Amino acid sequence: MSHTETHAFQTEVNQLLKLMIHALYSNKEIFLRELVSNASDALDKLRFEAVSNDALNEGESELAIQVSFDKDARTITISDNGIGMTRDEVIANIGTIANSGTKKFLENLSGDQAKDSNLIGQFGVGFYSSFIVADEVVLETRKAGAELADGTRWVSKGEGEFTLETVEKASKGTSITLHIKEDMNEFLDRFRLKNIISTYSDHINFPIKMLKTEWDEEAKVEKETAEFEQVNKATALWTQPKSEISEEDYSNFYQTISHDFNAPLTQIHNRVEGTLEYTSLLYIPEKAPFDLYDRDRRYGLKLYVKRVFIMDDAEHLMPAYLRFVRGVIDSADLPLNVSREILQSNKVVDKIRSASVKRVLDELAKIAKEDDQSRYLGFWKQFGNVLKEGLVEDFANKEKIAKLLRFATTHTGDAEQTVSLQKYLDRCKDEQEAIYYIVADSHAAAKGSPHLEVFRKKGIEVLLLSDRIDEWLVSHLDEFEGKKLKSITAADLKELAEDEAETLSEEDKQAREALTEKVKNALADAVSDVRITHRLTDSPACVVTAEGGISSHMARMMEQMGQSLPKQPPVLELNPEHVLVKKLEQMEDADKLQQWALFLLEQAQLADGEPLAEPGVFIKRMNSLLAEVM
Ligand SMILES: Nc1ncnc2c1ncn2[C@@H]1O[C@H](COP(=O)(O)OP(=O)(O)OP(=O)(O)O)[C@@H](O)[C@H]1O
Repeated sequence: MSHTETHAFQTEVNQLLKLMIHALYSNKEIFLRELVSNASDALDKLRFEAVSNDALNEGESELAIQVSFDKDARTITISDNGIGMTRDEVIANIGTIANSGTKKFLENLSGDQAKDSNLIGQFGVGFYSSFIVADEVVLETRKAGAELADGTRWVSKGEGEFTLETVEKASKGTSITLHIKEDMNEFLDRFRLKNIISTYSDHINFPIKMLKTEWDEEAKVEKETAEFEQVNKATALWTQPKSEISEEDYSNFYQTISHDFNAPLTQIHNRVEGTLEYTSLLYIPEKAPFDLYDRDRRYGLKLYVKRVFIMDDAEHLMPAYLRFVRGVIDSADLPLNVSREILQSNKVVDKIRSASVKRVLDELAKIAKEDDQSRYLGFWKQFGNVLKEGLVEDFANKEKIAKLLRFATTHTGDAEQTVSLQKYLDRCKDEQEAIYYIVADSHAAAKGSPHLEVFRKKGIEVLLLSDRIDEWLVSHLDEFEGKKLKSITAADLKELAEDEAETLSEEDKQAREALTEKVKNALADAVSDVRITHRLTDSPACVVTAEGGISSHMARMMEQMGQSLPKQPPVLELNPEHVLVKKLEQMEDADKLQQWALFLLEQAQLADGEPLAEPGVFIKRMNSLLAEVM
């Protein structure tokens, strides 16, 4: 007996639908690409599972997609004889947003349609695109191998709820009927539908069929017959010779497999013959998906063996730091029953993977060399932080990745990351000892750091690092082209001081020693040392990391991640040319000296981005010192 159950959409789904309909209005025809792509996936899955269980074919030998329409009933139907879904799968896949990343994405929506429409570009389109053209969608499905009576009908107007009913369905697979909106008449047209199919889905791996038409002499019109004909080429795109594939074909195929509605930045298509035989078609997207940093996000390539689909998201084919790469690997050397476990320790896969990584990195290097930097910088903006992970993760390709890095520096002055390490070396003096950098919590903090003063004065460029991953990045990048990377907040920067030390009189040297000794005594445990600085020109003092110690920025990051480290007092460096420090030199009163020394330490810590342990005490101290001099 069949009964109808009504379910409410999750609120997020409603939100998503509204947004999608608005954002994709000018691109409405992609609904067909998305539904055909889902149908093709379902056929792929069936073909794969039927390899070990022929009964799933239910006696049908051809796997195909049918697209038909009924002008009078105002419907378009897309059906496949693929894997189908059980009732539970329908509930889980359609009308629910299970993925936590998606939920987070939706929580971030502002409610401002124009603004949110841009965001939707980061979001996979998929089944919901049906509601751009339809005011009601009926999905009927039956899992391959299940009883005929175990079909499921899902119906929704895309407004808050859907109904579910158990129905009998003779053929396995899924059929989706769209009740077309009044203003979408253009799609109730054979020519239009056929056109969309050949534009977007020509190279789907399966035949797409439509009813044949015949000229009716009497009525003087083309009339549909009862016979189906194939309307796409159905040749897997990657198997075609490059010379026969247009940019548009590549782009449409990318959009089909990625559900991205932006075109890709580029593609890399190779056929490899010899000891190993495989084809790879890799895409670098132009825009990052919303869940690029989501740990649960699936990544990897689609794996085929001799054109039979094996699995999606074969993560072993791409390292995590290239998780944005999409595409297909079709191997002739793997068995059809290859599993994820086997992939993890398979020599063929390892070779394909390392060759694919190399191809992606080489392609990026090629784009990075273009005269017009906009393509590469666009890529860097979207994926740079992910690529940086590679420096930590992929030792073998460290040098290649280092060349692809881009940084903000004191040379350009803005926050845009545009400077390569090579460029830095090209314009630095040969005798410069190191590639200098500073890591801070934000670009503004890095740029405003007093540590930069001497570098500015000497005209030495400094990399300004402020992305979360940067501290790790520099801890894994000791040198580039033979030059060491060095933090400007590290304890020893003696190379910058030499010239000055030589010109100092004996008397001055002694006075400075006395000063540091005095301040060190006053500050006691609050510092691990007090020194005369080489780095400041305008500020009175700064804090630096004690030799061999963890930088204060790193310590703060570890703390945020719940790992607190034993507190290491900083080294305080004093600028002897600064008026406040000069006054300190002459100060006799021990108590007053201590107050001023603490005050200098606290402001140096603030400038370093270190939150003060007791801001109230700092303010009180400052006010009482101000009151004295006013
Ligand atoms: N024709 C179909 N046959 C079988 N299952 C289907 C079919 N269409 C959709 N599905 C199931 O519903 C799920 C959700 O489909 P939907 O198009 O919303 O997202 P998707 O295909 O996973 O892609 P993306 O999230 O990248 O847009 C699919 O993953 C699949 O499991």
